[in-house]
Amino acid sequence: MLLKLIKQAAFNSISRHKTTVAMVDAAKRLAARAAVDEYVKNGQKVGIGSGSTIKFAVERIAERTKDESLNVVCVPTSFQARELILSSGLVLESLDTTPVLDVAIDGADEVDKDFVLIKGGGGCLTQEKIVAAAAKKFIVIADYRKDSTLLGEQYKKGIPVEVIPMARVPIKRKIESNFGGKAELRMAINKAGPVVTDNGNFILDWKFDKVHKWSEVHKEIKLMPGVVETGLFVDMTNAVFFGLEDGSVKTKLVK
Ligand SMILES: O=C[C@H](O)[C@H](O)[C@H](O)COP(=O)(O)O
Repeated sequence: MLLKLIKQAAFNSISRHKTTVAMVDAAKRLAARAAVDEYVKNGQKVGIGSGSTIKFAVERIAERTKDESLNVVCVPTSFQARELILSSGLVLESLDTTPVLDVAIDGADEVDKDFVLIKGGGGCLTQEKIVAAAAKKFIVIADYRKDSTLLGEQYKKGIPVEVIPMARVPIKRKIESNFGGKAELRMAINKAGPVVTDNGNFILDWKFDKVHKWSEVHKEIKLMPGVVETGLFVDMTNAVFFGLEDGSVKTKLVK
């Protein structure tokens, strides 16, 4: 009897998890499709972000390429994005050939009420920021779990900071002594040692313990020798599309 109850509880918990994953994926897909339909136009140069949500945007661009003969070129923000562009049959370019983009679309780990983003949960923050800065419009796509009033409300993994490997200890100490919290070296899964970014660097995940003035914190951290980039995206976003649990999309436009 006890064994039966335990098995039932385990089964219920697995099905709940599967339902949540399906709902979150549905929300990501909705947001991605709405953003592509509104912002990607024929003949454009498009920056392609990284992560799990962007897959749905690329899927929609590929669909429109077939259905409407949409003709766009894509610039990736990571190895993952590059592979995604190629495997979807889209045209791959780089910032060398295409330094000015019409639009860049990307996911986010969290978005606050002032459109400050945390990015880099997948370690791609530096190339993502370079591509976003090269775009005339930067559009964010996310599911309902990313919509926060303040950073840290829902995303608990901290702010990623990409650092040159030999500088990681001094930078960690400076971040912790200047701003509090803990800056932890991101460790790899299925590989011994730290995560190594597409640029050959390490990531410190700074778990902050209070809300800061993010533009100031970003500037100060960025000035520390050995810091390549922070995952704080301040004053970069033009619009955010959130896919909601009820199947609708909430769009927030920056005025
Ligand atoms: O480094 C990763 C990127 O910043 C992603 O855009 C971010 O982590 C959001 O990823 P996802 O779409 O998987 O939630």
